[in-house]
Amino acid sequence: MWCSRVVPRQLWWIKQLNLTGALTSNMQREMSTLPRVYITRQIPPEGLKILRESGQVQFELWDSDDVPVPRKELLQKVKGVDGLVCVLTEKIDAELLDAAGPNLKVLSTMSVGFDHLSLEELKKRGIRVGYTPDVLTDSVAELTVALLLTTSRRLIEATHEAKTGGWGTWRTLWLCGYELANSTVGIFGLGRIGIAIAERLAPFKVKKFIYTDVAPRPELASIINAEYVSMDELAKQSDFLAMCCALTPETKEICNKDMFSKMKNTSIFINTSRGGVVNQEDLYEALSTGQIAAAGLDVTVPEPLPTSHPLFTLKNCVILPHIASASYTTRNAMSALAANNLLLGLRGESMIKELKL
Ligand SMILES: O=C(O)C(=O)CO
Repeated sequence: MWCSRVVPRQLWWIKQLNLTGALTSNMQREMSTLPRVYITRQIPPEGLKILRESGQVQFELWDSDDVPVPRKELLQKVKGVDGLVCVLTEKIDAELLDAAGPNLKVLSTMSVGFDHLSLEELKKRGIRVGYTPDVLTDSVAELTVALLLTTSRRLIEATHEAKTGGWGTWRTLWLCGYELANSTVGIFGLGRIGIAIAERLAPFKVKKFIYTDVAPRPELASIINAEYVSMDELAKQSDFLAMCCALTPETKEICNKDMFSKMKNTSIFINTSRGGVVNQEDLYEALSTGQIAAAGLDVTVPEPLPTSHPLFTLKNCVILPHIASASYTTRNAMSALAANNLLLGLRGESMIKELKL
């Protein structure tokens, strides 16, 4: 299994047919010197094609996209590898890096988020880390806008009513929601994705964009004419509040009772970043007591969120199964970028997108 995926196609067939034993053993010798890579998921075809055609690595992968590789298997498979490609479901921590051992030089995650990686442990071991920002910005921004409109205009409730007989006569206030025109949109964490969301929302006649971050980001903010405010002001002023920050110790559960209590009863909360930035008990309370109007979540803790979770009982909470970057184009681009980062890293060259550790 370690070799077949790196053999050029015509040779691969010869190997399969076993036409010449000499060739097979030569090839095997050649391949045994190639860096070994483990891939924790059946990643989209673009990335696999790049790796296969590079002739630069021999790789093995967990050949499923439906279930993550079991931890025990992963700890076995990473033993002695030179490179590792992972997705966001794998915890890359001291235990895993110890299991991999000193050969591991490059980790390439097919994600923009890196909260599943223990950066300190990676740094300590001198392991370089590639990730996949930028290529998913459009897809995530599109989905965020879709989720925002779905939540604010109550589309899930509306289709349910239409399908199940709740649609009586046209009623004056039935299924009313909140519109973007003349609204204030708040962005928590102004980066590429926050800007892309604002650019898409601006044509809906948003009155004002505000943002908060660890510090003002005037260059970025000028693109969307956004005003820097404190977190308190963001909570108080936003009609729509979009979470666009990374999950870090500083942002963990930053959306909590205190924040929700400052928001307007008519506000909509949208999270397409990481579930961990929200205290879900506090969110449940804010939604069920009418402290805020509604929430749209693409991310939760845990994932998947158990179907018995109280948030699923609320009509004013729309929950998606972490699909913000799920377009064919984007997922293939992420896969290709992860593959290229890995190959560059293994060659000792600059990666296209490398995390500064
Ligand atoms: O890339 C990531 O971090 C994701 O969450 C995928 O949407």
